[in-house]
Amino acid sequence: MGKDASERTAVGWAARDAGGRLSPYSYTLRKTGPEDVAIKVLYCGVCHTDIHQAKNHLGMSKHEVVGEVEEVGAEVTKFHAGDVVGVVLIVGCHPCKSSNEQYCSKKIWSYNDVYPDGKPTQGGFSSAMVVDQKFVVKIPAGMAPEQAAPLLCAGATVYSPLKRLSIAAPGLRGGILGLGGVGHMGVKIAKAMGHHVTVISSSDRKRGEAVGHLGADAYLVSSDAAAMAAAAGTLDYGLYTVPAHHPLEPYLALLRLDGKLVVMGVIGRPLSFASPALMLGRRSIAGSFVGSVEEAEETLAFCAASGVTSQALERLERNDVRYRFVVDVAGSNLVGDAA
Ligand SMILES: NC(=O)C1=CN([C@@H]2O[C@H](COP(=O)(O)OP(=O)(O)OC[C@H]3O[C@@H](n4cnc5c(N)ncnc54)[C@H](OP(=O)(O)O)[C@@H]3O)[C@@H](O)[C@H]2O)C=CC1
Ligand SMILES: O=C/C=C/c1ccc(O)c(O)c1
Repeated sequence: MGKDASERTAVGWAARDAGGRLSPYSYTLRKTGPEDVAIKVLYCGVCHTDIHQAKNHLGMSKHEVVGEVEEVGAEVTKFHAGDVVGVVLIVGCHPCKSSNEQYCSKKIWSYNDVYPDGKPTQGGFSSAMVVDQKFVVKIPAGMAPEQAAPLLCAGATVYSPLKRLSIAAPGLRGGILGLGGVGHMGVKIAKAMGHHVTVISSSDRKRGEAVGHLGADAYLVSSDAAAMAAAAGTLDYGLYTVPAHHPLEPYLALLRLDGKLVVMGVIGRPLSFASPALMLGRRSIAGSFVGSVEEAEETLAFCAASGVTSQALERLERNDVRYRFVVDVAGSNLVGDAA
């Protein structure tokens, strides 16, 4: 039987075993339904979560996708062929009407999940995607698409808790624990909100970059007990972006009365702290998970208005990536028949 006119083939990169090695993989996309947007993927950011996924750390690959609209369904009004758009992590939620779709029990992940029609979701390391219009965001005019990809995940991941947990007001003092892809966006966005920002890193290697380049106000090495003690009780919040287990007491001790530690790293074993570290400062530990579509749009608008960019592009050009790899999908040889 011949292929339906609206049925497209995509080529993606897939990890087929827990070794995490990626190899090309061809598959058929679902047909572009009335509410769908068919996207030719241009760029896809690489997050530490992709390592967790590819190596099966969590037993369960990728989002942070920017592409060009190739076709829209009959009921799509917000997007047109040629628009540059982004896709965040969640690509469906039935019949949820909330704007917190990332927390909905019926959410559909952009990878390793299944649409209601039984088709699998295959992520964004791919030549093309078909996504419901509700889960597609417009990239602001003038923003380079390769810059936008990390803002959709790493950017929204820090923007969302700062706003939702009431730690966005100018003048606050914040700590960024772990200076990787998410952490570097934390420094830039918190600085753009007018915060005093301290980077707490596992080594001294990134000091020059953090303070000189990203604009952090202070830099602590977490193993330097004297410097950590001198900074005790100074922070309104800390964003824990470390993908590994560290005891939390040294970080909790940095917080002021009512300070908040927001856990964002994906760590597959229990985190630990002794309760006085929390109680004695009326501190709290919260979790936060990516950003909703609405928050991703807000993050893009905030970054465009305040001149915040991600750090991938300029480093990619120097062949020396820190802090976000962005795969030039359209420029690679991943070619499906979506064009
Ligand atoms: N909650 C959410 O919604 C999201 C969660 N994540 C998760 O956040 C975590 C960070 O992601 P991302 O920023 O992409 O990761 P990166 O690998 O880019 O950065 C992590 C940073 O953590 C620090 N670190 C400290 N100890 C370790 C260790 N043992 N191994 C590795 N890094 C260490 C390092 O910074 P330094 O050198 O400064 O110590 C490192 O650069 C991951 O677990 C990811 O899955 C990602 C996106 C969204
Ligand atoms: O169990 C958890 C998975 C978390 C997760 C966090 C961030 C992200 O980008 C993911 O794709 C998964």
